[in-house]
Amino acid sequence: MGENNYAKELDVAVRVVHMACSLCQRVQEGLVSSTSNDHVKSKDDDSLVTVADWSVQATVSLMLSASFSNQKVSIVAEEDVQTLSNSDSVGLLTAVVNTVNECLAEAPKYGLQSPKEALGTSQILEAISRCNSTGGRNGRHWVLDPVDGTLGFVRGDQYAVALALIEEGKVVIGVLGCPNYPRKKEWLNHHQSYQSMPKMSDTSDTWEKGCVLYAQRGSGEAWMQPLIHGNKKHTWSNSAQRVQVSAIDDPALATFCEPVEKANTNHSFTAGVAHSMGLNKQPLRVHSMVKYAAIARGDAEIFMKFAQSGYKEKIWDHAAGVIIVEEAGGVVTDAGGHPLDFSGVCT
Ligand SMILES: Nc1ncnc2c1ncn2[C@@H]1O[C@H](COP(=O)(O)OS(=O)(=O)O)[C@@H](OP(=O)(O)O)[C@H]1O
Ligand SMILES: [Mg+2]
Ligand SMILES: [Mg+2]
Ligand SMILES: [Mg+2]
Repeated sequence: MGENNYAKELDVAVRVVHMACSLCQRVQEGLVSSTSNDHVKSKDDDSLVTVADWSVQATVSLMLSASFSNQKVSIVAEEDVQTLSNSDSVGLLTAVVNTVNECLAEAPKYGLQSPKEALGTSQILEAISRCNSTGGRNGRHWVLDPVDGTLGFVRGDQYAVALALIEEGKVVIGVLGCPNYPRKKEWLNHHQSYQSMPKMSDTSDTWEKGCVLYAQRGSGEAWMQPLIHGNKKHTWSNSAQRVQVSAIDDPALATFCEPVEKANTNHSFTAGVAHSMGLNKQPLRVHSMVKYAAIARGDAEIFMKFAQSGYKEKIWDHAAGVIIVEEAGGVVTDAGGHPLDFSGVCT
């Protein structure tokens, strides 16, 4: 990853996101094949949260604290422990504790250290709750969306793990894990379970799905690695390839991405914008920040999201994707054409 100011941060973040992707894959396989939905809960805003969201948040929090123990690690992340601490959530909490310990035990496979012994419930709850930083324009803050596109995740569809680092209000590194990103971009539009897709064989060096993208501010480069699939024989190796945005500049040949759910954007408005720009391909509707990955890889040309008025976008839903797209050669703005602002205080 070369000599730079954030070399260690980027290296650790990429490894941790690989671990998180493996965790998510295991939980998603369990969810999709299970008939009960004990491991999925609704939050106050009716959005979903699962064992994977809390487990990834705990794992990332623990691994960042262990890797940067000489610094005070500030993390802004989506989940809190409220639901998990309810008396009727004992089964859920046990599942989180087991999932986190199982994932931490795999750290050496990714070149990181496991804790000496399995962690207890209170340590894991503490790791989740200390990700309650409010960010802001001063200092260094990690920004985490443990599972972005939780709806896609529970549907067996696309989701992402998104980790970024903000320094003095600017995103300086971004890492995006996309465990179900298919080898063929056409499969992004395939609405069946990605669990039923062909898997990479142990000996093959071609891969069918799953990647981690990453970039560092100012490098002018964005990179993609295949996921390290769950086999003991595989060890960490840097097999990154560079990604760049599409070279297509003819609107008639361009594809735009947007959220799947009507509640998260305005599909008729984007259809109008697309028409007025001369776009005539069907939109690519995909859950999560995988849309940013699709743009960075050049699999689609445009991403539009217009949330309902009153909805406040969260920095963790964009930080990692924005820097990866920008370093891959793309441009990201708000509806007014201004760069997104990551320096606000999260309330
Ligand atoms: N009302 C509303 N409007 C806009 N955005 C919202 C809204 N509600 C939620 N969210 C956030 O959207 C994140 C998912 O965005 P997606 O683009 O993946 O949406 S979709 O699933 O494809 O419809 C989703 O991220 P996760 O919670 O991490 O899944 C939310 O943070
Ligand atoms: Mg999100
Ligand atoms: Mg999320
Ligand atoms: Mg959520």
